[in-house]
Amino acid sequence: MTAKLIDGKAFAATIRGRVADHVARLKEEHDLTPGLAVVLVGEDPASQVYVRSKGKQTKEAGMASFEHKLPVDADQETLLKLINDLNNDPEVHGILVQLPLPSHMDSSLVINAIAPEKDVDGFHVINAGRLATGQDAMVPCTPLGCLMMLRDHHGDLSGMNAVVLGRSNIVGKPMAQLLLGESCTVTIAHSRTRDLADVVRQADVVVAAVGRPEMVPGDWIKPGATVIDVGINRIQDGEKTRLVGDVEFDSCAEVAGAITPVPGGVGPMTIACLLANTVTAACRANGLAAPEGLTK
Ligand SMILES: NC(=O)C1=CN([C@@H]2O[C@H](COP(=O)(O)OP(=O)(O)OC[C@H]3O[C@@H](n4cnc5c(N)ncnc54)[C@H](OP(=O)(O)O)[C@@H]3O)[C@@H](O)[C@H]2O)C=CC1
Ligand SMILES: Nc1nc(=O)c2c([nH]1)NC[C@@H]1CN(c3ccc(C(=O)N[C@@H](CCC(=O)O)C(=O)O)cc3)C=[N+]21
Repeated sequence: MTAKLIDGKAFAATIRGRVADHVARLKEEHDLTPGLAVVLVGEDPASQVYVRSKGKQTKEAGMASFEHKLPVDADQETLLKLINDLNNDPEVHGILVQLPLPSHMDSSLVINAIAPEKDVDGFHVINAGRLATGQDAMVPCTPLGCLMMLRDHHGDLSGMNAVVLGRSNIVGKPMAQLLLGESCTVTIAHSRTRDLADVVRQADVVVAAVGRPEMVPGDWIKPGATVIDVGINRIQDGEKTRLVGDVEFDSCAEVAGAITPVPGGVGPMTIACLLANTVTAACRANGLAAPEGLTK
């Protein structure tokens, strides 16, 4: 392997440390404990793992964690009522509704019921619009984590060619907005993109968020490019299963200048950014300055 490994797990630990320091200061100086409410509908095993991990890391950072579980057949009104209660609860500064929701629910209606200032996922249409127009927004955690790693590795990103693979509202689109905000020349590729390999070969920075195991081979990567792998795909490996990203790690690491692993890359950064966004929301709710270095 020739590429530098970007260690998201270690970076995330330093961010959580900064979050914990800031939380301690908020308690001491303002008697304020940031609180995060996570809502899980149904019993999807992967979602349960993430929700547990979010709750644990929230508490480890000294914040209050509130978990709400609804049965898979809960009606949407019940969920909307819960969100309304959380919107009005002064101890709750951040609200996350775990996605995907069961198919009988309308995700965008549910997400847009969250008070925008408590929308620590940054999925509310107000936050998406604020990000797109360059105003202070809650920035989606996964793209924010990717940006932090890119900035840490490169410093200034301006003028670089960035290719984002995937155009979802939760990863691809906000990632492209952030890179545009850094003055990259941004291309968003998706399932209808023609000559995808040639598009990716132009990129100094590739962010892969397609949800297809090991889709990007090394010969699509420009030598020296930085590869950020957002994909989390569980595949069968003999008797066991294992996690792989959207890029073929070994072949890409032979060509890239730097690459994130899966696991241990974007995933841990996502949760660290969720904690950071919760602190930011708590500060803003109390008229305090948001912590330096933890927001965009
Ligand atoms: N690490 C983390 O914290 C997180 C990881 N993830 C992971 O990131 C991945 C993407 O997630 P998400 O954005 O929610 O996924 P979506 O399924 O919502 O979007 C996938 C995107 O990839 C595009 N796509 C699919 N197939 C191809 C293809 N063959 N060629 C080019 N583009 C393609 C789709 O194009 P089209 O729009 O044309 O259909 C779509 O825009 C998943 O593996 C997910 O598990 C997601 C969130 C957080
Ligand atoms: N409202 C909402 N917000 C989200 O941010 C959200 C969501 N819904 N639904 C699901 C996706 C996925 N996601 C991940 C977070 C952390 C890891 C993570 O920490 N992964 C570890 C491995 C974990 C494991 O071993 O399974 C790693 O990559 O090292 C992965 C995926 C957040 N998501």
